[in-house]
Amino acid sequence: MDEAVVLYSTPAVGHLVSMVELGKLILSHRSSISIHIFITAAPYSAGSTASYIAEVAAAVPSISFHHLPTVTLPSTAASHHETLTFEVIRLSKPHLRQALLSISKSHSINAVIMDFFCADSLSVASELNIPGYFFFASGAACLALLLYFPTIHENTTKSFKDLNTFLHVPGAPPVLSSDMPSPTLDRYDKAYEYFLELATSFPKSAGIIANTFELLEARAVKAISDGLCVPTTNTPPLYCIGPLIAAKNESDGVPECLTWLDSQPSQSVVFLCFGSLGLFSKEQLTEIAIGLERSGQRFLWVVRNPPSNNQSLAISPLADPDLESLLPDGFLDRTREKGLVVKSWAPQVAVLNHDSVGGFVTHCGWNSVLEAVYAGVPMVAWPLYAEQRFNRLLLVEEIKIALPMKESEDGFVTAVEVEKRVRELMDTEAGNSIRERTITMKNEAKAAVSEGGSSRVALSKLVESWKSK
Ligand SMILES: O=c1ccn([C@@H]2O[C@H](COP(=O)(O)OP(=O)(O)O[C@H]3O[C@H](CO)[C@@H](O)[C@H](O)[C@H]3O)[C@@H](O)[C@H]2O)c(=O)[nH]1
Repeated sequence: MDEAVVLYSTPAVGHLVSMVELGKLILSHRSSISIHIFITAAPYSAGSTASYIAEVAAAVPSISFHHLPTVTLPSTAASHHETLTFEVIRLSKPHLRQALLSISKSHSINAVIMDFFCADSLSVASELNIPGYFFFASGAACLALLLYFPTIHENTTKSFKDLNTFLHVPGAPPVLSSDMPSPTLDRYDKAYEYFLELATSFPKSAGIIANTFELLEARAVKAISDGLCVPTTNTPPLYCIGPLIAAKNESDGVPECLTWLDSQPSQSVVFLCFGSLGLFSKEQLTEIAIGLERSGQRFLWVVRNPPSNNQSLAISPLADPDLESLLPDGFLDRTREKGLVVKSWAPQVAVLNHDSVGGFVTHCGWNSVLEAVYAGVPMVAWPLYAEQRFNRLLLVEEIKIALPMKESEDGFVTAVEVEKRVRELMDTEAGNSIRERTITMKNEAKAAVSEGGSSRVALSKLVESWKSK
């Protein structure tokens, strides 16, 4: 029977894209395998991936996509979008089982590789006797944090948001309890419970595949591999196979922002972009605009509509913003020579790799971080949600490839801070030292994915382990 690998993903773009790249990587190692990507129904709307999926399916015939049927979510409101994702995955278990059975009629399934959100589905793989792996879309230090989470839970009684202390996790820098991933801050929230369950499932898997490379997070990789993060049982093998970087989308012609970048001096432009879900209030957009203008730096800024309910996280379709009414009076005119504002979405990978881009203000989503590293672009870290505050800590304190954006307690960042950090990144010694370090990491990343590099070797080990079955 033909060999197959099933990748089980959530529809969120930050997760799906790296899963697809993982599929391509497996194919580059063994082209006889067919890759089947299962996608759960979307728990909320965060932009469509339909055209992306159609393009991949057309370009890579060995990758096929299977959408699991829609499920009905309970009507109770959730305070974190992650909870909705977990609920959809829980309710999709019978559909997953059915889909696996159907594929196994014509294929021998080597592995089901699950997005970490899908941890609850490990039991379905075990029941069908298929090795279940996890794909961790964030970094190794964050994985260390997750694996150690049950231990922290045992040793504390308060919610992280009320604890006000540093937590010590093997392989990770000491993390202030309030910088823990946002869905875990409240011990009594459903999302906390789901994350705790997820963390307990990880050691039961056949292996963990992480989108990182050893040299970027050497301390965390070692602590996990030495079993320090799971004191109570064995840690499964860890495969650091990254960075997985989304392929550039060439089919839509050259977007305006790339043409604009062509006319800018080398490494002169700071790029501001905040992932697939990052939104700001009108007041915050005003501060960014003032700060950017005062910094005197060239900029390319992706602007979205503010969230309708004034939260920093939108779970709504992304309609194009009316820039004139959203940004300060005359801002677009005054900055016409130096800046470009793009509505809603920019081709980030292509932008970061453009020679004119010299800095990146990011929300610290892990894909964005890896894309910046791979392009050698230093960052200003401005976390918004999920594990991004922890990522800031890691990027600033441990890896030293970013400057921190400092916010007030309610998360607001002033124009003065924006101006200061952007200038510091683009125009000072501190910025230069971050830039040099980022370029070192870029070279290490390229080495890791080349012949004989650590990520290539890890992938071979994983794929070869399926041969001996
Ligand atoms: O205008 C845009 C905005 C985003 N992107 C791309 O969209 C992806 C965004 O991914 P990421 O940077 O990881 O951010 P999120 O979409 O916010 O990712 C979620 O998933 C990540 C992986 O688990 C976590 O690290 C984040 O905190 C979590 O929010 C990247 O590939 C970007 O290149 C664009 O191309 N253009």
